[in-house]
Amino acid sequence: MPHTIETSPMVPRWTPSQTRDETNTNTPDYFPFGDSTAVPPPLHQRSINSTSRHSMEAVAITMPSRDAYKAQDSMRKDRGILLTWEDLCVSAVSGKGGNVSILSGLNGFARPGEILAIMGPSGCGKSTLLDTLAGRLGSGVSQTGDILLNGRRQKLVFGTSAYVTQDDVLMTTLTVREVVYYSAQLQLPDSMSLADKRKRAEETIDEMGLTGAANTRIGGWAHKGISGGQKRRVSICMEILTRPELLFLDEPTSGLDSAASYHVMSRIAKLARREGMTVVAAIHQPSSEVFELFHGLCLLAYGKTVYFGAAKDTSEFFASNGFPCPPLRNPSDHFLRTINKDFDKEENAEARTSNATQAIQHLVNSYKSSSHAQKVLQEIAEIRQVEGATVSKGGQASFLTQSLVLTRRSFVNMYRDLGYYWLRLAIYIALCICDGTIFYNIGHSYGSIQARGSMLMFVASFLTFMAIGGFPSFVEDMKVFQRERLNGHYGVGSFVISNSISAIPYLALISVIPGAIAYYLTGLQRSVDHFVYFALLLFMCMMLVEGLMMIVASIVPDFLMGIITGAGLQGVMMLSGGFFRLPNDLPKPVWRYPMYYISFHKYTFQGFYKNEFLGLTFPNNQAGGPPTLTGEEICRDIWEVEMHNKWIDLAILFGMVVLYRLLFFMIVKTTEKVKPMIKGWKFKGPKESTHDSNSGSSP
Ligand SMILES: Nc1ncnc2c1ncn2[C@@H]1O[C@H](COP(=O)(O)OP(=O)(O)OP(=O)(O)O)[C@@H](O)[C@H]1O
Repeated sequence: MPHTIETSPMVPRWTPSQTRDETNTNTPDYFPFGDSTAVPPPLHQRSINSTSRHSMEAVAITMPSRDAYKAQDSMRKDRGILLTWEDLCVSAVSGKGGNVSILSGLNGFARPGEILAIMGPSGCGKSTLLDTLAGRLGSGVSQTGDILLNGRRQKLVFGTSAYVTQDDVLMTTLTVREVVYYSAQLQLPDSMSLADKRKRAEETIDEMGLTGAANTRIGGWAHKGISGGQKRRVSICMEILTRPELLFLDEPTSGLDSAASYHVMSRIAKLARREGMTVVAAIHQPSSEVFELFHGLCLLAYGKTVYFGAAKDTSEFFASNGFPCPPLRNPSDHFLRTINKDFDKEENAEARTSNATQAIQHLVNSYKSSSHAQKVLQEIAEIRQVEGATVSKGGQASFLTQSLVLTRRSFVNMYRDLGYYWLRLAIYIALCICDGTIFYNIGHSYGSIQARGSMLMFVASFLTFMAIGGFPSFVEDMKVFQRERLNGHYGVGSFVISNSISAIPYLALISVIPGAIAYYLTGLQRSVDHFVYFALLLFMCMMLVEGLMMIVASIVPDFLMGIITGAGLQGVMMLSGGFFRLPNDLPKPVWRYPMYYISFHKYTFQGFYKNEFLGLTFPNNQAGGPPTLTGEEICRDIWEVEMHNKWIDLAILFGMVVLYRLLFFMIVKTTEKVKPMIKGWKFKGPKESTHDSNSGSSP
């Protein structure tokens, strides 16, 4: 290749290039963002204007022919993703109905094997840019402009991109090793052996310096586990397991000390180079060592580009615009300080404010007319011209594997999380002892008819109502699910199946042990088949309430609001279930039709009554009536239940269990599909962004 490189006579004050990575000593300096072991530089980066004041004049390179460029580019096509964005604008709806601009007219690109850092003062739009590029913008925000992958308008699919969010949403009950290993099993394809998946997980744990903490639980509010910085690294571990071609990192070093920050970023840089990964990282305050690892820098101030180009040339850009970095100051600190106007008023009254504002204005204008900005546009045009490979879906574990792994993970989590079932089991036992002793040995007198009804009503309503106790733990599960789902680790179907199956043993335990205490202390029908029906009905109701709470959680993700909503819904169902007001007395509109039939308590009451009363006879104390009352008469005339087979009630409840879970599935799926449509409809701009949202979601 006809590249010749000449060292610039201009020595920048801060020259990070040679120390970019320990494995990178042979990296030629011509590459705009530093090194490139695999990717050849595009044409414009070699057509350097020697009169430029900025760093690109530091090298003089012989231009290869366009054919050579195309040949190099075809090599590049097979290796990773070239991400470009052009004239990218993002705005949000303001309180008064207008639009507030968050990002305006951004251009840029990120290349395989490199790290592009997005920096700027807090609130400048780093996360928004990252979200936009990853196709994850939330509702209430609109975007315009072009985002291309390998010069094409195409969708990000599973296995091609991963996103490490600012928050570390992890399963608190699992150890670091378990979290990463389960994640490896969920994400890596079935064609990879379990041993290889374990090896990949161990390697990744090691890469992130977590070997020492591998057997420590993540921990949450109840148990102190690993530190915040270690959680950060676990989050990164999970997303780099598949070696995605495109990696988005939001504040990857927050919570890490400077040494850990350096090690984490250098491992990511190494991985990026080795695997041809394109890394885009929003970062707050990198140390000078970490800054040296960046190839490109996108410096934002209040939604505008202050600088986009090689990270190592930033100092020179600032210096040439009258803002040289003082000696002994970390350059990134200097850049951020120069363009932060948030605290100026407090710091130095009026004069300083106008200085910072002017500095930003000056730098933004200077950048716009600089060769850096021209080069970015040129680069984008080149990439557009030579359309690269289409992004294809990476291999992924099958639906069955995912369901099995998730079931195992969920089962372990439920076992270790005291609040999920164990606390409930204890409370249920206590309640059933209370229930059983209050109604102890109820007998077969006339008065026992009402007492039986009340006891069964308590079991059917309050014990099932208590199933909302596991809601906070479920909301935590949902957060993990939402994060993993957004990253396309698995589908909604696997989550629903795994959550349902893993809950069965615990709910069975809760139905049988406390149920037996209440049942036998009260002295209900002694035969085993009657008790089995009783326990099955209780179990089905708990499954049903859990399903109901899943639906609530998908709509109201806050656990306090969710508990209130769930309790309210159950209260309405209880009221219309036919006990507090007998079915024939229920007002016909709404309460009898349809609420009575929607309320699962109807079927529970009916099943319990038929199971208990049928086959028994009671003396009749009522004057003028027959001397005895049969169970059938009691069910039909006193409780006004429908006299079909009791197993039909159980079957209807089972159908409702399935229906509720299907509803949850459909709500999540519909939300995923409808949200972007509503967004598109709400913000019909002149030139909508062409990048697909919902990037990571698997089909
Ligand atoms: N959905 C939204 N509605 C209204 N304003 C929003 C929305 N999303 C972001 N913003 C605003 O856009 C600006 C940029 O937010 P963003 O989170 O991207 O900043 P950031 O640079 O990542 O900040 P930090 O470094 O503190 O995380 C902020 O002022 C924020 O309030």
